[in-house]
Amino acid sequence: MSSAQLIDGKSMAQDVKRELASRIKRLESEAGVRPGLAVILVGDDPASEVYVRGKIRDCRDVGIRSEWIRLPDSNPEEDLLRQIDRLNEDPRFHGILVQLPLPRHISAERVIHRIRPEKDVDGFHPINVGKMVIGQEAFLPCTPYGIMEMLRRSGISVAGKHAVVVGRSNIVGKPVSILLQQADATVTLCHSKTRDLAAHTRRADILVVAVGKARVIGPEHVKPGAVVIDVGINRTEEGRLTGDVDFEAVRSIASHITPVPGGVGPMTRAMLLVNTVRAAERTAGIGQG
Ligand SMILES: Nc1nc(=O)c2c([nH]1)NC[C@@H]1CN(c3ccc(C(=O)N[C@@H](CCC(=O)O)C(=O)O)cc3)C=[N+]21
Ligand SMILES: [Mg+2]
Repeated sequence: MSSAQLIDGKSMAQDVKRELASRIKRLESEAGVRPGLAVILVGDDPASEVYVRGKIRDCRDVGIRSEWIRLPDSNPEEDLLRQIDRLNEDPRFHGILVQLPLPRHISAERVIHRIRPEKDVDGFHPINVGKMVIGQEAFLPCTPYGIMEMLRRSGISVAGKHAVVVGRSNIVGKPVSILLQQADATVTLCHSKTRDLAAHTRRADILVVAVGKARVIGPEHVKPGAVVIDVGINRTEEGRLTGDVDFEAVRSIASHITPVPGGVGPMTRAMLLVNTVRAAERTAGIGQG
């Protein structure tokens, strides 16, 4: 039986990091600027802790200054907003990331609004979302940006293809559907109320799945030769990570497929570094935009 080509996000992320090294050197030599990222974690959720530790390690690997600001779970929203105000004014930090989810007493919306759009390396601020939608230069959200970069680096053309996105979250499904459309795909956006999901997904040349539920996509959902991008990160009962796609069954049908782990996740992290370096370049007047 034939088997899909793996889209290796881990090795692509290493390539992205290598490419950033020269941009970081240029920032230093031409502008005396070292890019900086501040990461705020509220509370002690173990999964968030692991993610933030990974982001800090990524920064160290490529030479980005980073600061990890830990706040207790009970931290008042007003205090978090003041920390953001301080970082907005601190020229050492070109990017600010507030790890989500936040404790229930804190409004993610107010927090995201408070970050200066020029430092919003997550691409979550409405200014950046709006610019993205109308095709202006903006910070792109890291997962959708990473997906587009994985397609490009795999030599997969998007123009004229039928792309089907499953899931309509503000951080993945909605923005990736817009980026695919801007790359000249014909886009169908499916979600929890979609009737006959398989009838839609079976028409996809490029299928992006961002639902957050293991095995929502099986072989019956996939057209032979399709490109399958799995954004899901789910934990099995045995504690293994698994995506939203039944990987073993789908890999014999698809032409390309992303693994979990080692697919979209590492590229999401890499694009955060790209956005941070871009933010620093902008303040230094280097590069396009
Ligand atoms: N403000 C904010 N921005 C985010 O971008 C953000 C966030 N909050 N909250 C949580 C989600 C989740 N997220 C991941 C990124 C990389 C991996 C990743 O690298 N995953 C590895 C596996 C990691 C592991 O072993 O747990 C992989 O798929 O190979 C996972 C999850 C970013 N998020
Ligand atoms: Mg949904």
